[in-house]
Amino acid sequence: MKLLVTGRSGQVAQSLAALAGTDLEIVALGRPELDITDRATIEAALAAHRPDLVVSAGAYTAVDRAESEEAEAFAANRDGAGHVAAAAAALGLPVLHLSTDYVFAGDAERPYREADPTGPASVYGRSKLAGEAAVLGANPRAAIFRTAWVYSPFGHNFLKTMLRLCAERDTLRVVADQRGTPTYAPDIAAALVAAARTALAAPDDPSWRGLFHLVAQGETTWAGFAEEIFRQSAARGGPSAKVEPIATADYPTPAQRPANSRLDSTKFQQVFGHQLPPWQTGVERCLESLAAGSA
Ligand SMILES: NC(=O)C1=CN([C@@H]2O[C@H](COP(=O)(O)OP(=O)(O)OC[C@H]3O[C@@H](n4cnc5c(N)ncnc54)[C@H](O)[C@@H]3O)[C@@H](O)[C@H]2O)C=CC1
Repeated sequence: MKLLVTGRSGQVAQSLAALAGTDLEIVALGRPELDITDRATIEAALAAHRPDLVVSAGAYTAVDRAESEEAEAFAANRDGAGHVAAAAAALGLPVLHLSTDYVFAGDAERPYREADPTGPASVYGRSKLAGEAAVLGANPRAAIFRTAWVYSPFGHNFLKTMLRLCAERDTLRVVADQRGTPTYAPDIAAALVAAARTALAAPDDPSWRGLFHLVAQGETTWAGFAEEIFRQSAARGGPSAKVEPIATADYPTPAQRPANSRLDSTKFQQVFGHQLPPWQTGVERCLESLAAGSA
């Protein structure tokens, strides 16, 4: 199976690349060779590499900066996502596209299900929601995976930020009134490979298409996530800090975040027969990977 992945240096793309093996070829491409805002570069890449399926993981992910760069966010997250899906469709290829919990308002009392009403409160969330529609409209063989709170040994993310800051301060103030599930990018990558195998085994079966939620098991807050990082880091003899829980209101950011970012992944498990591990397992594996210097 050969997968072409957009957004080469991203967390999910690098995690997919790390899974490459004898029966799994991964071609991860990024700018300038493949720019999702430039359809011709996508068509050229597909013609050159002839994949079986496209994973659309490239995106504008600077959530706060998007508030002042709306055009750029929509160019990548709506139009770029649509270009990737359409270019794949022109060759009859399925596309697996990544989306986000930020498509929801975050005021529900339970984890969100796929059919729940959306209501993004940020430019990033609106651009990603528009991207979902663009993908589904452009390619009849499309599945969209909404995930959340992604971290990995690669790139910038909350876990790496916590480890960096704890070297500078004894106590870190962390938001404790947003709930969600930290999701380890290599676990997303493994789930995407399982989904790709299902899609390619029965490309015309409608059950694998459409919207899916895909997060690790369990839930916590950002403060709870930080505490777990430091607990596990200290247990390994690594750096740690004390966490002071604060309210979102005490940490103003340009973009509004959902208070409830919890996603219900039951449908993914039912359709693809694959479940992500508990979120704490990902923390363990990420710390291990960082200690091994594999990032
Ligand atoms: N990081 C997170 O916490 C979450 C991410 N997601 C979604 O998951 C997907 C993957 O996320 P990550 O791997 O964490 O993102 P990332 O920010 O690590 O990677 C995105 C990649 O896309 C690339 N990119 C941006 N514009 C591009 C363009 N015009 N052409 C080609 N590549 C371009 C960037 O250079 C970057 O390498 C994205 O769709 C994101 O919206 C969803 C929920 C949470």
